[in-house]
Amino acid sequence: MAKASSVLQSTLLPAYSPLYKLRNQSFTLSFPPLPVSRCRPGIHCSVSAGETTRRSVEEAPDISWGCEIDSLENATSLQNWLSDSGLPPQKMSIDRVDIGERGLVASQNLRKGEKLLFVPPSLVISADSEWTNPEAGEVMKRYDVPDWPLLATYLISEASLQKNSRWFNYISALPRQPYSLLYWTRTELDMYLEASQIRERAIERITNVVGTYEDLRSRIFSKHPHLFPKEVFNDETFKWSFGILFSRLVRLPSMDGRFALVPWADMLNHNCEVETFLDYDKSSKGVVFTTDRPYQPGEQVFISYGNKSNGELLLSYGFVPREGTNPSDSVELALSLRKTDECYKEKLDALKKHGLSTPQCFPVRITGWPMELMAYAYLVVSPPDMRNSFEEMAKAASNKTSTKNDLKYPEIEEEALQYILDSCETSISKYSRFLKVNITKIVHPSLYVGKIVPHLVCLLSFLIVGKWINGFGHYISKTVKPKSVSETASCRLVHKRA
Ligand SMILES: C[S@@+](CC[C@H](N)C(=O)[O-])C[C@H]1O[C@@H](n2cnc3c(N)ncnc32)[C@H](O)[C@@H]1O
Repeated sequence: MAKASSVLQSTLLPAYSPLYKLRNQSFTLSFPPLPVSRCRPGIHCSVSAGETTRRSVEEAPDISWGCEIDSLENATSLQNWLSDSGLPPQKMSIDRVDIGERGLVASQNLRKGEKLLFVPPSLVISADSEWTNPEAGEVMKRYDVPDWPLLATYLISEASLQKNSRWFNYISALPRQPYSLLYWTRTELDMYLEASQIRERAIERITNVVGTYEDLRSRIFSKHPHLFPKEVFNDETFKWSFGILFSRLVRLPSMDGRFALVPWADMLNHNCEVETFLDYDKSSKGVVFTTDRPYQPGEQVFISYGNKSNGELLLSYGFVPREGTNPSDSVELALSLRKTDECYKEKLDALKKHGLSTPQCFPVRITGWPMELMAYAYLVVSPPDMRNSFEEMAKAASNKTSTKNDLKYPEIEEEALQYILDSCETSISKYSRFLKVNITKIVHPSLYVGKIVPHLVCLLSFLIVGKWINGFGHYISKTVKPKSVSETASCRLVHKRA
């Protein structure tokens, strides 16, 4: 297995870009987000508000495969089928767990550095897997459909064939509704992700999934309706299959970077402190991971889905780690030149020269911020008599200088820190609804008015941003996810009863 640092790519979040060109077709799947009012009738636009959501619930057939994730339904059959199909005896079993609802738990003592799993390639689903309906597979290959949409279609095709598919036991144990932002309505996204950059990315992702389905439908499915009937291949089933891919697909560096669904391995949940990743092990000819700590019988075993921020985890996996447990948590903080600055033009020119602009986003982690951000802040607050340093500051802000760690302007340091603090507050103030109470507690003026000691400002900024990310994440995972899912479920129930 490759070293952890070199297999970050194998984590459970492959970059899905729907802007693909089918080699023989030369078309792109770039769909700008549709505002609610422009959603065309007849096309289910998942990002639209209440009415559309209701329509989709009424029109879309329920997914008739998979299981409820909070039960162990179908897990035993999955385990039995996997052992009958060549999975060697395991030192873990599927169980109910505190983190992730269902997961793999050690059934005996596990040492640090032990290789586990050994899922053979015959039990791995990839773009090369055989289709139970070979005719459908041939059509998809003829159109040269890229891996992600191909796998999404494959999954639906196999799922719809129920017991006739060799993957029946695997698919039966998949969640009927994966936790995913794909299932959030536009209203929920607007309300709960009001000021988060994740909102835009979620809308873009939902739009791309809808667009990908629409494209496959118009170019392939509509021409072969006997192979891809609308009752089976529709926006609802694609939402499901993309939800499964986003939350379970892995990239295996030692298998030429192949994307794969790895039954059994995909029952492992994520822990931000764990540093071990899935990969193909050439010597044992199976997908493995190496424990980075010992486990006792009954303990849940984790892998890492990558060093991702809470927002990224929410976007792909529909969960947010417990408050304060993710050292990789970060947000993008936007900094801007002041329009009233008499040196605005000079500063902008200096920024442009180094490929930067205004506003410019920088990542802020709960553990600190990059020197580039500080350099940008220096530039913003520097007075006209420091114009000789503009160039140096802009260069340092662009990460193009080797001396940026020594960049220090003591005479404007306090002002720069205050500016960063103000920018944090501006960002936070966009969360008008949920965090007011917390924010007021943290940035209460009496804490810093009068004496602005730089390190206090610094600390406050970290606190604010940390609280912002974590407080929000906690809110989302505790409130939104269950609510969102149960609301959809109850909508369906009401519909069924009606
Ligand atoms: C690869 S699957 C892991 C197995 C999954 N728990 C199951 O029962 O099918 C990824 C999904 O597990 C859940 N999950 C994984 N790690 C988690 C964590 N640290 N906290 C909460 N949920 C987690 C999320 O629902 C995520 O979409």
